[in-house]
Amino acid sequence: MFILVNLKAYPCDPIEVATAARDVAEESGVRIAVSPQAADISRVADTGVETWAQHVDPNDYGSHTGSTLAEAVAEAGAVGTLINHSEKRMKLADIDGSVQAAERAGLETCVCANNPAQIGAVSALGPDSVAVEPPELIGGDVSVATADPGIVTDAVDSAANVDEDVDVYCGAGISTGDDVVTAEELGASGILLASGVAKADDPRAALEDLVSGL
Ligand SMILES: O=C[C@H](O)COP(=O)(O)O
Repeated sequence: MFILVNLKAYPCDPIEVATAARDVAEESGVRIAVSPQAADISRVADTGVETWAQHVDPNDYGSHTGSTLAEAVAEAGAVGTLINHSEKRMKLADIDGSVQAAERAGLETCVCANNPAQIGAVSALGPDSVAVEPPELIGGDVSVATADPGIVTDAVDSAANVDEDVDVYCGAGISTGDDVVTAEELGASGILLASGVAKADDPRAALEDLVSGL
């Protein structure tokens, strides 16, 4: 299982989370990555943790003020990027452009989607992975894997029907090791989570719990 920790714009200490994630990954052997604010990518990557961007724009180099250039986040130390989060929604054509921009820059890609139908659509764009996240469960304390297990299994089927090489992750409300194990049993090969770590009093303990059943 891959555990991808999205720090969103939470007021946590990205270096505290990054060092904890690096250590827990080394101790457990579980792949864990941290996705900080773009401005924090460089110093998070310097900790040695696998670092992802939260977003890249579809554009190439050029006159694109305010854009997040895929090459720039890769140069800063990111090795992957989220695309089309529920909190950063994009048009399908722009998702396609961002996947291509990320691939051009050598970034691994995870395209988020709200439901299995959207998972099928974005899987056709050729990302490395997709993540299904029901928006109404994001930031809550009920895991998608227990609240709506069918959405995870349907997302796995939907992606496989389009491209069997696309990994399927799930997210929303995941905060415990039991949630991770349940998601794995439903066919997910990774977890996308945020508040369970970014808002935890002890991020290291939260991460240790997340990998405890793997
Ligand atoms: O990117 C992460 C997801 O939106 C899940 O967030 P959450 O773990 O706070 O529910």
